[in-house]
Amino acid sequence: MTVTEGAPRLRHKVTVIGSGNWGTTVAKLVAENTAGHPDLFEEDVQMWVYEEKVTIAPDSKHYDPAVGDSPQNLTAVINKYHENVKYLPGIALPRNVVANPSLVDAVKDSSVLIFNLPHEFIGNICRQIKDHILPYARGISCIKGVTVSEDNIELICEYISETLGIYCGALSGANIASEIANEQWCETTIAYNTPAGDLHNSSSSSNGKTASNGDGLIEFTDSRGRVSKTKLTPMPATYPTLDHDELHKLFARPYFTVSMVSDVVGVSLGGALKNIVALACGFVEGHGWNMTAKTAVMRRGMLEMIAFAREFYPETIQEKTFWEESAGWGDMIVSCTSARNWRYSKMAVERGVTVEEIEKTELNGQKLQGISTTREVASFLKAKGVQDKYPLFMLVEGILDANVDVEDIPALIRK
Ligand SMILES: NC(=O)c1ccc[n+]([C@@H]2O[C@H](COP(=O)([O-])OP(=O)(O)OC[C@H]3O[C@@H](n4cnc5c(N)ncnc54)[C@H](O)[C@@H]3O)[C@@H](O)[C@H]2O)c1
Ligand SMILES: O=P(O)(O)OC[C@H](O)CO
Repeated sequence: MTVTEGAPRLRHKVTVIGSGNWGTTVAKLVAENTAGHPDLFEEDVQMWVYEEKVTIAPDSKHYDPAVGDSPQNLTAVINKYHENVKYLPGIALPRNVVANPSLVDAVKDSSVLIFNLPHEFIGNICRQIKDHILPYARGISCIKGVTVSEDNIELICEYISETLGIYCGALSGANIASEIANEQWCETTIAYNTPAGDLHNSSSSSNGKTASNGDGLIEFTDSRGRVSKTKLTPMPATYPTLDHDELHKLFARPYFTVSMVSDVVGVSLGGALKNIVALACGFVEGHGWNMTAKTAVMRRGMLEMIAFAREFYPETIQEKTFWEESAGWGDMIVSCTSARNWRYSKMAVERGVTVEEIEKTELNGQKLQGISTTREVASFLKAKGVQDKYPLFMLVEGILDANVDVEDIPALIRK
């Protein structure tokens, strides 16, 4: 076979960083697709696992009398039985999902990095991989959260981009991991603005907002509409172009409908802020109020999300994302009626304990992103002196800190 000069000779290697409930589900669906697109992707998908010990119960089909109840490494168990027995039990994983306890080894030579772990851990992860990734790797963040330092707020994909010097898009939607793992149909949204230097067969990017600055690196417009301080190494032409079509092939499944957009802010903020609203819905339902109260909370929550996006990302927010995409209203509805933040904040009020206590005792290692997101957003709003404009977000912080009673929500919101 003659290889045409400049034609792709390599395929994208994909790593999923994280292996919780959603991390493992995304590794499963992506691995199904890498196997189906050998022209674009290497078949094996690395899944980095935060190593921990697990014990297999005697009534499990994976119980091995020779091992008994001795604790085993989760990674070894996943690779032996092709199942994440702790975070996604009962779901068969494709054999091309390779669990790897070494973060540095898992990201080595990967051109596509899928970040999928609770947002609290992203700083530590980025520090560890910074000097070990390909300079032209590209990221997709499936993480729902934000990072706040004093009066500065960053979307997780912004943080990843700045810390690692790579471009990073975002995936978010009305997505309950266990349902998708069972291949029940749902939708999601991916926001990605392909850097111009990555488009080998085209002279402009999908958003026309990147340019070479003469030193081989490319500038790009960040989520706030500014020329980013981060300069990107372009993806070499030896790889297949990584644009909307290829990302769609990597993530879409017959049971997972993917909409590709360019609004990174709308997709990221929708996924992060709705978790605050989901806690509020759990609180009012735990208190004994029903769908009408929850609807009031959701409506006000959506208005505060839009106000937040307008106030802090005025240049780039495309509000239609909140109304038209799964990452907006869709995610709000599912999060306030059947997801973990809603379910366990309701349980906390019913039992008269804190949500943190419920997270420790009931979630078997899974995390409620709403707790830290509420605290981070509230501290950011106070630092900016605009907390009065966001009464619902602030009330949720008050309830988490036991300074506010759920009973008082209507009066405090009116005030
Ligand atoms: N589960 C869902 O249905 C769902 C759906 C959509 C989006 N999300 C989002 O996906 C992201 C990941 O959530 P998840 O559901 O996969 O996680 P999870 O809550 O199920 O699991 C927690 C994970 O954190 C890991 N962990 C614990 N300590 C750690 C440490 N010190 N450093 C690194 N990792 C550590 C655990 O090993 C585990 O993999 C979150 O932002 C969440 O909001 C979740
Ligand atoms: O289970 P939660 O509350 O973390 O929410 C899961 C997803 O974000 C719902 O779309």
